[in-house]
Amino acid sequence: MTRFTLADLEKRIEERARASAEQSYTRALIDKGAAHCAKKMGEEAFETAIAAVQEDKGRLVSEAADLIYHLMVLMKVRGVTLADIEAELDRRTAQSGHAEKASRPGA
Ligand SMILES: N=c1c2ncn([C@@H]3O[C@H](COP(=O)(O)OP(=O)(O)OP(=O)(O)O)[C@@H](O)[C@H]3O)c2ncn1[C@@H]1O[C@H](COP(=O)(O)O)[C@@H](O)[C@H]1O
Repeated sequence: MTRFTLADLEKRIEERARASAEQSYTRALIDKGAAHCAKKMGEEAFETAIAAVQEDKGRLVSEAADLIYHLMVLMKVRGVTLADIEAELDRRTAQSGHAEKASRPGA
């Protein structure tokens, strides 16, 4: 069985963005604009946080999947790709999170 990856999800969002809003939830979300997509993403982030503190692993997996999907739709609306995020994460591997925070202006 081949593994479904975030790159596959990005492609799927790209394809479904070309469908009609009646056929595709992705397209319907995109049509509502960045502010609506950001609100949905924020709601899913909150639901993910609740699932995490409830210590319900199955629920956390489900909510995290909703969150990642909605984040990736928001990224598409704003023209940000998975490659952009990967490049930023790659850049950060040069130092630890503590060192990065200490290097911020005013830290
Ligand atoms: N991963 C997802 C995914 N995760 C969550 N959702 C949808 O996100 C919605 C969020 O549900 P909520 O209860 O929070 O929101 P709601 O009240 O139903 O929606 P609103 O009216 O508030 O917008 C549900 O309709 C879920 O089905 C997703 N919809 C699509 N995908 C992926 O996108 C692909 C294309 O989907 P379509 O664009 O619908 O063809 C799918 O095959 C999946 O791979």
